[in-house]
This record gives sequence, C-alpha cells and structure tokens, in this order.
Amino acid sequence: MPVPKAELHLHIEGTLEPELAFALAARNGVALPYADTDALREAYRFEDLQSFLNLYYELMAVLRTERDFEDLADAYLARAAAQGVRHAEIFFDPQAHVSRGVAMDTVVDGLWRALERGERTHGVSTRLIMCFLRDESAESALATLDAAKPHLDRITGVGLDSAEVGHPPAKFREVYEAAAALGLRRVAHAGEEGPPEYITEALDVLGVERIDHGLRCTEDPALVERLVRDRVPLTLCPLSNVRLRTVDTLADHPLPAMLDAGLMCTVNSDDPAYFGGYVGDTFDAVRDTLGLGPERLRELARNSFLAAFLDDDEERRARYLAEVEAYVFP
Ligand SMILES: Nc1ncnc2[nH]cnc12
Ligand SMILES: [Zn+2]
Repeated sequence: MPVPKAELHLHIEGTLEPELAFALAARNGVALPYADTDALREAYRFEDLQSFLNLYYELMAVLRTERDFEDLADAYLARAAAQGVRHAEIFFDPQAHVSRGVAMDTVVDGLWRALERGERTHGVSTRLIMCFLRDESAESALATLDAAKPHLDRITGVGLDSAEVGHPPAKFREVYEAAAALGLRRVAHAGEEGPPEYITEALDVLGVERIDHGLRCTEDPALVERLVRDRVPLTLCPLSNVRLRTVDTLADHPLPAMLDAGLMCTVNSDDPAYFGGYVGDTFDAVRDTLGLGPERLRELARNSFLAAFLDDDEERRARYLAEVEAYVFP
C-alpha cells in the first residue's frame, strides 16, 4: 500500500483519459478530430503551458451532462484511492463549460454525486475548488462567482488557473475580495511559467493561503525566505513541469533543493491524464529520479495533510497524520 497522502492540485478536467474521452464522445454524439486513443495520445507532446491548454479545452467538448462529470470524478477517485490518496481537493473550471452551453448546475451536481459517494466507495474525502480562468476578464470571473452562489455549500474555495504570463494576480483583486467575504478559501496558480512577482502578488493582493506550483520562487531569495517563514504551502507538480517544459528533465527538478531550503512543499499530479502519472506515480518518480528517501517522502505526505482545507474536521486531519507517521516505507 502506498503512503497515505492528500492531493491538493488536481484539475478534474485534466483526469480525462483518452478512453473515457472517446466513450463520452460516442455517448454524446461529439466528433473528435482524432482517429483513436493512440492518435490522441500522439497529440500529448507539449511545448509549453499554452500548447497543453489548447488540447485540454478542446477535449472538454465531450463533457456535456451531469453523468459525464460524475463518471469523470468517479474514475479519478478510483485511481487516486489505489495510489494512497485519502483526501483530494479538486479544481474545476466552470467558465470552460458555461461558455460551451453547459450550465454550472450540471457541472457541480455531476461532480458532487461522485464526491458524495467517494468516501463510501473509495475511502477518499474531498473538497471542491472553483477556478477562474485568468486569460478571461475580471468581469467574467465575477459573473462566475455570482453563478456559483447557489452551490456555495459544496464549494470550499476559489483558485486561478489557465495561461499565466500576462495575466497577473492583481487583475482578480475584486473577485478574490468577494470570495473572501463569502467565506471561501483562496489559492492561485503562480510562478508556474510566470515570474516570482506573481507569487508575491497572489499572497499580498489576493490573500491566498497556498500557492499552486510556485516553482519560480527559487529565483527570489527574499521570497523564499518569506515562504519558509510563513510556512506557505506550495502545491508542486513535478511531472507537469517536465511535460510543459518548465524544467528540462525530472532529474533537474528543484524539489530536493526546495525541501532543503525549508519550503513547505507538496507534490501533486495537476492533469494526470495528460502528464503521464497520478500522484502515487509522482511520489515514485521523485523517489527514483530525485533520490528522495523515506523521511522526505513522509514530509511530503505530512505536508499534504497539514496544508489541506480540513480545518472543519481536525479529527480527520489528525487521523490522516497519524497514518502518515505510522507508515512503514518498503
Ligand atoms: N498546469 C496548469 N496551469 C494552469 N492552468 C491549468 N489548467 C489545467 N492545468 C493547468
Ligand atoms: Zn494546475
């Protein structure tokens, strides 16, 4: 059994495996411009974040009904549970669906059905985090928050994703203030492709509690010092960084140096159907390629639960943390 862990950086749309994409395409009568799953997999050679996002948004065309979103989340939870995930905080991108004529209700109701069953069927507790697309306007983000109001009992927080460079966090100051006023937790992608200043801005202007990626903080020693001092969790995604070419190879990934610097790192899968592995695969890869030993792997697992939005269930967090401490690495 793999080490128990929480996954804190996971886009549910990024768990759409080619086989499920074709099955949903057939069910919904959607034509995909790929002959078969092999041809689709051939398209998974990315130059950068944007080249990935183009395919990611294109394939969403197959997601149309509540049942589609339910099947998608159910498939993720089954895979995640098999890799030791005990708790998952799941991103979704409402604007990418509403803009195609799929209602917010369809997305949230479908996902929720799978998540509700998730604990019983797969033993995984979950939270939902709604992301704003940063390459869309601030007004669109505000309208999205408004459309989510009937569902706030099921949405724990807000995030910020999509094309980073040229879309600094401050663009979303107003919607993050509104989200905070509604009691929502706040996270944001920053420092994936964008500069370290975006990380600082996400903390200072948006008031985020975790930074998604945060990889480029290493370019600014004063920022690293701040992140260490304030124990700001970073949800790193090493396999994603390799596939999107923000690092050359996994062996070049700064994770070991970041841990040595005292940063509160977690590792996550981001878009596992596209990047060659789920979070358990990621733990295995950083063990094998970066030489992380049992105590570093335990630290990553421990951090994942410490950084999770489990403040409303500290008993559960304590149980998960105890499982991590009791785990014996093979
Ligand atoms: N890695 C990533 N960065 C930004 N936006 C995303 N949306 C899905 N995956 C993403
Ligand atoms: Zn991401």
